Amino acid sequence: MNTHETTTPSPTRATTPVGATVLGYPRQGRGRRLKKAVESHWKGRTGADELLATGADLRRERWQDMADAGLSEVPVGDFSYYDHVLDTTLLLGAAPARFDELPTGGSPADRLATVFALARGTTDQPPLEMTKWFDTNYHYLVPEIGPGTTFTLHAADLLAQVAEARALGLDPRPVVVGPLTYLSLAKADEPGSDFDPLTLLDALVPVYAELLGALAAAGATWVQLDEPVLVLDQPVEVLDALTRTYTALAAVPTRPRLLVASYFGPLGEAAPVLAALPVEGLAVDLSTAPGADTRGATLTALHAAGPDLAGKRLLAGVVDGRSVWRTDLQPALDVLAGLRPLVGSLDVATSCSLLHLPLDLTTETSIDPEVASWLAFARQKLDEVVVLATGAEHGPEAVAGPLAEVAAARASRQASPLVVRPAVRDRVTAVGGADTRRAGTAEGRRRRQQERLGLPLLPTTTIGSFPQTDELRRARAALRRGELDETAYDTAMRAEVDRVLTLQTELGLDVLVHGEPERNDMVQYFAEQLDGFLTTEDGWVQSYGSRYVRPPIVVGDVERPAPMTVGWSSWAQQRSEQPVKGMLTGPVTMLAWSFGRDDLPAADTAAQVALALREEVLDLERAGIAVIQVDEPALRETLPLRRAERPGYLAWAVRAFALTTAGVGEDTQVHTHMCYAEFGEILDAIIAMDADVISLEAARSRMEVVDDLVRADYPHGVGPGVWDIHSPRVPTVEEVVESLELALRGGVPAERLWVNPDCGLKTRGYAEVEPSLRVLVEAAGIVRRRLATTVPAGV
Ligand SMILES: CN1c2c(nc(N)[nH]c2=O)NC[C@@H]1CNc1ccc(C(=O)N[C@@H](CCC(=O)N[C@@H](CCC(=O)N[C@@H](CCC(=O)O)C(=O)O)C(=O)O)C(=O)O)cc1
Ligand SMILES: N[C@@H](CCS)C(=O)O
Ligand SMILES: [Zn+2]
Repeated sequence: MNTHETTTPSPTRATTPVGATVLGYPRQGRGRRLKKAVESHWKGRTGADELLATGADLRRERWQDMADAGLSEVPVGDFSYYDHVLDTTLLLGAAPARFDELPTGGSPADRLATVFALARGTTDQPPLEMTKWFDTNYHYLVPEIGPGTTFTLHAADLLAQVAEARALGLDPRPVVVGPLTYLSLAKADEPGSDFDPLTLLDALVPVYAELLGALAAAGATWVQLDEPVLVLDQPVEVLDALTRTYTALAAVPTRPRLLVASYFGPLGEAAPVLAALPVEGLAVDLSTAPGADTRGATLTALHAAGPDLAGKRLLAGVVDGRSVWRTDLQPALDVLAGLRPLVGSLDVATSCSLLHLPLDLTTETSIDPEVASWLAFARQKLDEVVVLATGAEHGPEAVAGPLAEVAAARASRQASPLVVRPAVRDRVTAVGGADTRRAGTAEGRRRRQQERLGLPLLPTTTIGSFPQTDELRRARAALRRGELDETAYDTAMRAEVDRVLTLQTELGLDVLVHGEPERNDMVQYFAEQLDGFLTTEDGWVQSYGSRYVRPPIVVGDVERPAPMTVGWSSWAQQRSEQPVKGMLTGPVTMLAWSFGRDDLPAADTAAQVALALREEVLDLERAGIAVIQVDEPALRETLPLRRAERPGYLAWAVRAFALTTAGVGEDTQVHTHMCYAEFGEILDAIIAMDADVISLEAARSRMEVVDDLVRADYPHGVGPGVWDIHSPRVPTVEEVVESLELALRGGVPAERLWVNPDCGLKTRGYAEVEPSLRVLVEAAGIVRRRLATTVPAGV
């Protein structure tokens, strides 16, 4: 029983109002309308005004969803054409000086062009760096801040959206990234500088103060300042800075009421500081996780805050904004009943923005109705917060219907044969230490593999995918609609593999890939073939900019009914004299980019997926594939936000990778790939994964990762990305040569340096891919020739 249920009710209990709200909502609209409008604009097919009109329409539609569900106060400003952190950079007039010539004033169309220039780069300027948003699969554009950065308010677009919502009769609650979070997520504008953007906090606060005045004048009664950095481990100086900042903002004479929103985890040491801020409202994450008491710690802190909370508005995030599972209503009602006496007003809320969920379950036509009854997407979560608010305000009798429905759904799930597969559980239990230990030493394996593969110094390769052309996607869509049969589809994909192999041979690449044309997505493709995963037709979630994914849902225990990639890989290998890499998505990434179970710890699902993939790896090896890449881009991304939880996570994540790959012989070369920077903290884990070669993102962060690897004595091959594939820009030969020489000078031995892009090429077009790969091959040749004159032969 939850101890907080026993709290003595205060005299205000019966009258404390209970509302319902969400911290944010998906942007894309039904049928991913935003993506299509943005990409059409980029292709020059539609003008800015048309895109702006679509944006306005989409904002109306999302507010309408909220109004239909019974919400009257709506978030405003969480909509974005590309990324809300980028929008905040422009709101604060903090675009890097290298973009100074771009307009921040002018017309909305001018400002839209500025947004896209910063996001995608221009012919002379690279774009802002992109990185993951906390531990989600959403990516934001990193603010670049330096000692010379000045802040000025540019709130026209936000104010216009406030007016839009008011014109619809809604109560707008502007949502803005808070000053502490904004600067904490920024990086120094000079590479290598140790400037800490947070030192500019006091210079930034007056701009937020001005913004508050402008929002009040525009009729906003509340403003939500998002401070998710509060759920990270924070030193006392940062918590002091929080108090200083919000004390200053609270002193603004005419302003909306301030709601400080924390999310993505329990508050820990920030809880009493947040509760004591002189603001009118707080939002806290009260979601739960299997095998961890994430809710309890925050509840205890809220109860301990006592008088600090009295009179405040509390948004209690009992509806998990990142989980697709239907909320268990009764425990949530119990929590709400315990909180109600503590506060001035209570809102049932989502734990975070619903940006990370698919929009609407009702558009799914092929999910079994029984399974659908277990699930809730963003639109359904709106109903959940409203039901819970009714139950919290009027008692469980008032929501007897939904309570009974949820209880029935939970019972059906517990009894379903889809959920627990005893044979899978037995296989996981039988795993022993030897199953996760690779034979041989790093150096011994390198020699055996080199004898088998005969590669030149600085071998060139790519990360796996080649452009997913409209033609390929159209063919897959036609297959889905039944307009193309399996044989014709297969023939089209094989022709594409042939084209990609021929191109790579012509370009002179050393280790080839088949190009992944048959894959809709690197996670979904495998999820569609594994038992235990459920995939959606329309469950799109924004990953970055105009790119979306459909995260699969882990419904039950996972197993592999049949080989998944062996046919494609062995066919491609037969078509080439050169090694063609087998290409799999690793267990941690499969899990990180899916919606996990709420009834089994992630470590257990990871072990199940690893066993399924191990069978695939061994089948590939038996089919003669000499190089097998197991991508783990999400391994860094899912690192727990709190330091104390990291060792436990890294232990099961590394074990899952090792379980997947360690069964192969010494002369089979295992590659892994991670396309994010900031590896410092997980270097030991990367070493422990014991892959023979790792390719990493490095281009936008100017090869910083190389220093980390060298310092850690990384014993394996390394391919630091020398071409930033997130931008359409073609690198120059000089740049790539310089990057490679930087890696060599940094201490990567020449015989262990690989030449590759940052990530797969699926999002790029051939217009950029061909010249860029040509540049890579040419640059590798130049550096090889230079090495030949300085390195003794036979190394
Ligand atoms: C490496 N990354 C990935 C992440 N997460 C993943 N799950 N997968 C990843 O690859 N996280 C971190 C990064 C993020 N990067 C990307 C990069 C690219 C995309 C992307 O291109 N997404 C595509 C959708 C891909 C897909 O599922 N394609 C399907 C469906 C195609 C489609 O749109 N069909 C249309 C109809 C088309 C027609 O009729 O002609 C439709 O269904 O409406 C396929 O190829 O079959 C995107 O479009 O955004 C994402 C993350
Ligand atoms: N093999 C995948 C990895 C992306 S992270 C690709 O090339 O797209
Ligand atoms: Zn990648």
